[in-house]
Amino acid sequence: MDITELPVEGYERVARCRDEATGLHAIIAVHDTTLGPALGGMRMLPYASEDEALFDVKRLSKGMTYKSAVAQTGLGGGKSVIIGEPAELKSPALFQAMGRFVDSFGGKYITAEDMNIGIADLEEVAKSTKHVTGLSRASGGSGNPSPYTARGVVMGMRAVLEEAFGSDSFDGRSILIQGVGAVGGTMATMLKERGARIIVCDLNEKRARDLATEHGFEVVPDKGHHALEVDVYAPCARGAGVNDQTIGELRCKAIAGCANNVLLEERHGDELKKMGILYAPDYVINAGGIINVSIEVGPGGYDEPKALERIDRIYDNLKEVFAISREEGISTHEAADRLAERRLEQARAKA
Ligand SMILES: NC(=O)c1ccc[n+]([C@@H]2O[C@H](COP(=O)([O-])OP(=O)(O)OC[C@H]3O[C@@H](n4cnc5c(N)ncnc54)[C@H](O)[C@@H]3O)[C@@H](O)[C@H]2O)c1
Repeated sequence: MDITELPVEGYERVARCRDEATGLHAIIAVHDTTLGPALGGMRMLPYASEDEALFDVKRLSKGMTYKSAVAQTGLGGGKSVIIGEPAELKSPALFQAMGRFVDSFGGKYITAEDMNIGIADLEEVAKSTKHVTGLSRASGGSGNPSPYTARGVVMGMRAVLEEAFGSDSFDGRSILIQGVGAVGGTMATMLKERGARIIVCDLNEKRARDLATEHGFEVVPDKGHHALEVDVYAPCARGAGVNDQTIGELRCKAIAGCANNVLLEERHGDELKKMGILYAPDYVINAGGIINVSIEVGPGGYDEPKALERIDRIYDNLKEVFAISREEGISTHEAADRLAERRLEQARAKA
């Protein structure tokens, strides 16, 4: 196994691993550990080049620093990428080698599931390092993060309703959920129970229709869904839903969902502010999963009631973001970054 340092300004440690025996070609980026060990998922993709993989892992690890800083998980930011086609390259030996690479960070990087990585892969990683989270409950992990992410978004939506409508009551509020998968589907039933009017759409039309029939939701076609007049639009499928093509057609008062990278570009967040649409920054409102995992690595190990209490603080984090946005006249996504940077500066000043 050949591990090479790739010095990158502004990052604590970035390294590449090549292992001829298993075909492993991976990069781990630790962006910042001011607030604690760097936790972030491992993804596997057939990147066109190492440069492309490096760009992705840098961007994602920095994102984790900000996400954890706002969520107050006591963790820093990191991420890892394995370069290659999952169907061709995956093997137990490859993931065991990846575990040795993770272990070479001596606990400064803690890994978890991400794109194209499943629990079975992580179980192999765990054979060579203890710095793995998100394993099944049976293996001492915190299990599937989706229900916790859903709960966090619902809690965050309370702050959104207060800011946009002056009351956190869901009663009669129309909420459009795009993507009723693991997170969006759970959110839909939770919000309905709280009295909201739920409208759903999904690329998988049958799934949307079946859920709607079962729970009394309304269904709309996925195509053009963003132009529906609703109180809250909750993107819970893919990212980049707010872009040049959709933004002028939005008829919602607020955007708050679990999808990552909702804004195609930062300027779309500024545009939303000008349009009077309140945006709950994605990494603030969808932090339930990382908060849940942070309890797993914290003192005493996983404790669900403690995790739920921490997840519910997403409400307070969003209130803080909205206050900064109002007081400083900046968009909410910029306010979230400012909140993260302040928390990092405060921790550095104390150190
Ligand atoms: N699972 C988590 O804990 C978690 C945490 C943070 C962020 N997220 C993000 O939330 C989003 C949803 O995650 P999930 O775990 O529910 O995924 P999922 O795969 O279970 O569900 C996604 C749903 O969206 C639908 N979909 C996919 N592409 C679509 C499109 N272009 N148009 C309409 N519908 C589409 C799918 O059919 C599916 O029903 C993702 O962006 C994910 O990165 C998830």
